[in-house]
Amino acid sequence: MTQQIQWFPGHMAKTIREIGEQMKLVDFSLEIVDARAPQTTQNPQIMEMIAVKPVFLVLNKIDLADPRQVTKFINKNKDKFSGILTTDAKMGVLSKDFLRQLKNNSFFADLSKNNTAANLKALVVGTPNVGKSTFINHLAGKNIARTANKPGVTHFLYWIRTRYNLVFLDTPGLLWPKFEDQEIATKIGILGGIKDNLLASDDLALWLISFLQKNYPTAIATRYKISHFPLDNPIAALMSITSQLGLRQDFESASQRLINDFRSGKFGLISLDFYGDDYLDN
Ligand SMILES: Nc1nc2c(ncn2[C@@H]2O[C@H](COP(=O)(O)OP(=O)(O)OP(=O)(O)O)[C@@H](O)[C@H]2O)c(=O)[nH]1
Repeated sequence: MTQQIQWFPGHMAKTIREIGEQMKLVDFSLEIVDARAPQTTQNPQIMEMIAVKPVFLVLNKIDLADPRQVTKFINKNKDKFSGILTTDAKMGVLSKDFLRQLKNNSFFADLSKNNTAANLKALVVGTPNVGKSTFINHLAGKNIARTANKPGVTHFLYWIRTRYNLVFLDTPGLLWPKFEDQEIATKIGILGGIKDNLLASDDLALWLISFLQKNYPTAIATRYKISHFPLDNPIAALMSITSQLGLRQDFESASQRLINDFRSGKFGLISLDFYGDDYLDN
């Protein structure tokens, strides 16, 4: 890995301060993460601040994640949160299923026993591009929050009333001031959580090739119909892909294509936080 990745623009620092001020107003928090990397896309800095109220972890983009890795993650982490929920915010299946998962949780059962006021306020946080706005729009039943296929679109905090007696405080996607571990930055970059112009796409592509070859060994060969694929040499693999795509020596375009194919699920259901491929949950 040659390039050091950092992205912490001023609006993120400001958002962290504002979240601290708003915590007294909310009943609970939803931290939205990308189900393909639910550990990596948790913000280590924000947890301390929001843990003063119940925190639900929402694994969004479940339609793109490897179900076995999702199950393993949930089993390993279920005691760390008030609840772990899964959603596919892009499809219309979200609302009812999400509310069922939420209402089944003991936090909400206790609230209804105590006849707590109908409107509950929730802070919605997450790293950029995990689908916060798409998620909120679904529950609101209209396109209020701005969505885009690129990170850093929402810049302000604002309240949004949904159809279900839930009021959400939407927040800009948040990263943290320094990535101590560049592998975390690389995964977030591949998932679309960092502006593409700050990333070296060939670095990301080489990491992705190594990762896929190790953990999903048939994914690349199947997608690009390459029969003799260099298994243990990512640079040779990138050259094969470039040539197979008819891109001559244009490794940059081939890298971008590979990353976009991953982002849109063209390699199948793949998780970047990988806990082994055995069937046992350990
Ligand atoms: N496949 C899939 N795509 C999703 C899902 N949820 C959101 N997306 C897509 O992910 C992209 C980012 O969604 P946004 O809702 O804008 O993400 P955000 O977290 O609000 O982004 P920021 O404003 O950068 O913080 C968009 O292209 C959405 O269509 C999902 O559950 N599945």
